[in-house]
Amino acid sequence: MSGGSPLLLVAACALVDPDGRVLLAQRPPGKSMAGLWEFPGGKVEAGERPEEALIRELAEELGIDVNEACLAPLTFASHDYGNFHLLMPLFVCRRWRGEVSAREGQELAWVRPLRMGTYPMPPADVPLVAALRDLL
Ligand SMILES: Nc1nc2c([nH]c(=O)n2[C@H]2C[C@H](O)[C@@H](COP(=O)(O)OP(=O)(O)OP(=O)(O)O)O2)c(=O)[nH]1
Repeated sequence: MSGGSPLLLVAACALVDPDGRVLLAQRPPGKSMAGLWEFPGGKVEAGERPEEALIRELAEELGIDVNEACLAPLTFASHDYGNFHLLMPLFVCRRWRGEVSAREGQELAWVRPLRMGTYPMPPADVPLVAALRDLL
């Protein structure tokens, strides 16, 4: 058994609009992997379930209200970043209340999965795009 790096649990969401486009958010300057395009979401805090963390993050980052029943598990990322190992369930959501807005000043883009290749993403996310292409 290797010592390994600590496991980091992050919950992320592919918000899908009626045209089959998916919301990507650009990581802001100053954060790790700044400039890369990611799925909205964030770290699961102690005592939280992934779904709860995601609902909280979607409200904080995008100002939308998501019902847990509208979060469907799609796939997950398991990626070693060296200093931590990311385990990231990816949910799909097609229904929410409110208008998506960049509450934290981040750039947002609605992108068809076939065009995601033109949006540089964190290495953990690259394999997830295939699942979205199959779905949408
Ligand atoms: N939300 C989200 N995070 C992702 C994705 N892909 C990916 O590698 N990550 C990583 C980036 C961060 O290390 C971590 C999410 O942390 P976070 O978004 O809650 O917190 P943060 O930006 O302040 O993270 P950090 O600067 O401290 O690394 O997961 C993704 O598609 N969405």
